[in-house]
Amino acid sequence: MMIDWKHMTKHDLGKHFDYAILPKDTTEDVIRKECQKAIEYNCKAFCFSSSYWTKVVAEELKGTDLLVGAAVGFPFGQQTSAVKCFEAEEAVRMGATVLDCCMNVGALKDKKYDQVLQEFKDFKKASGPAMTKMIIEAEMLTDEEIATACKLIAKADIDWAKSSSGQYNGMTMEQVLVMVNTLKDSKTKVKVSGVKYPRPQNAYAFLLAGAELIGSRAAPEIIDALDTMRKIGMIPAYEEPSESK
Ligand SMILES: O=C[C@H](O)COP(=O)(O)O
Repeated sequence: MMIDWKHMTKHDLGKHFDYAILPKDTTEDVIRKECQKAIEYNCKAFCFSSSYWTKVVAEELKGTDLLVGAAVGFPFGQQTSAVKCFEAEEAVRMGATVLDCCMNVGALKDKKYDQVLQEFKDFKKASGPAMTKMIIEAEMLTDEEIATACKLIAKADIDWAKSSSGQYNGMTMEQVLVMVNTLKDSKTKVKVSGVKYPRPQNAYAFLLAGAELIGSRAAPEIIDALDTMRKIGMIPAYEEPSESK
């Protein structure tokens, strides 16, 4: 669905962003501080790299509508399905409300489609009530492989197909368009992550292209920049609703 920029406040815009803090050397103080920033910017989720942080993030986000976003099989996706499912189940038990799982890229490239689909279905089941996302690492795939991965994700009823883990080169606009076009008639939506510089302009272009969610370590800065771009007329400004008489 295209974003209605003219009727969306800066606060609403936050809900098109997941704030992701993924570095290996992240400490509890950082996680707690950045959770507060995600709340301030009204992001959709605060995403972190492993289930280890789930309880801390759930505690910080308590009482808000932000999702607690644990990654699964991050970032390589080459764990066995059983390991990924256990990681998903444990994260949900600890309070995760959205799970971003890494696809086994090699298995898809080996055309083991039944195996890949089964893993998607198992992950969906293991996630229980949590929202689900599957990271395909689009930059490593051909357009045909991107389309195949997206179709399998939709078939497994996973909520979001996500372009990247943010650990590699980042996907192109053409690759995002393959995802959007493949999924245009399905319930599965497109999340773009791993947005490279200039991040605000690139994030804006991906949202225009049909992605509904951007995941980034720079979500607050991007939201601020998009708001500035609106203020100076580079993108449509928010129009106050006219008062009904
Ligand atoms: O899940 C991945 C993150 O959203 C990637 O964000 P990043 O490229 O800004 O680290």
